[in-house]
Amino acid sequence: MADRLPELTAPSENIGGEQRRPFLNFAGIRTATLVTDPWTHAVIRDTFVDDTARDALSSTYPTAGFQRLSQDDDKKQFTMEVRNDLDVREGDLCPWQQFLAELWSPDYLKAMTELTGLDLDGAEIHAAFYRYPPECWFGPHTDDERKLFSHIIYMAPEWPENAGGRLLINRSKDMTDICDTVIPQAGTSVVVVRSDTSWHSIEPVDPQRGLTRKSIILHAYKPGSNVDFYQR
Ligand SMILES: O=C(O)CCC(=O)C(=O)O
Ligand SMILES: [Fe+2]
Repeated sequence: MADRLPELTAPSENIGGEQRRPFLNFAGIRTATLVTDPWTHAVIRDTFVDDTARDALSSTYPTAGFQRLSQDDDKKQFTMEVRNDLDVREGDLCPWQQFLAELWSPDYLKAMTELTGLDLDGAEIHAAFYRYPPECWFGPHTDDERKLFSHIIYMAPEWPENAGGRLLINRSKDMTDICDTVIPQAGTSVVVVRSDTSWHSIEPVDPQRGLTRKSIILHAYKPGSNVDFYQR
């Protein structure tokens, strides 16, 4: 596992003798439907245990520390904003450290193995926050070859269907060759199992509405990938 994670509280730790409730709906993740057409992915509609857990995270999503990134070459075309620093402590009751500890737990990897069938032993795990303000987008791509899966967890409290920014599950490199679309709204998450055919893209966020698309993505790489993730 990555060694650059800030100090985290273990998910099942007793705080003041009280067992904290989890954020992630592990049972829902384990038993989500794995779709194999046109390539292997899962859309999880009940990512969090309940609306309170979902809202606690979406309302405290980081508002600063993002860096704008753009790429436009043969491999990838995108404009987005990323924050690799996971040390979120905005406010006294900030729930993010507990949630991140859940994502870094053996229970989480077990759930992902059950869902995907992937052997995640020794997988290299990284995570970051991604923000797509108006006009940001991500053209069709299949993800880094070293990647096993990405778990994209949406964090915008509300997202109208026609606000752009939907994740497109593409059948090919052609962005208009769409098999399915996912609205990037908090509560929903998507697991992309990387393959040479796992084409997906994000449609441009509608500039008229002034909404920003928000997510945290957990990236699992093959053991020994040594991804220089934090240098971006
Ligand atoms: O945010 C999403 O829906 C997908 C993001 C993505 O494909 C990526 O970061 O590689
Ligand atoms: Fe991707």
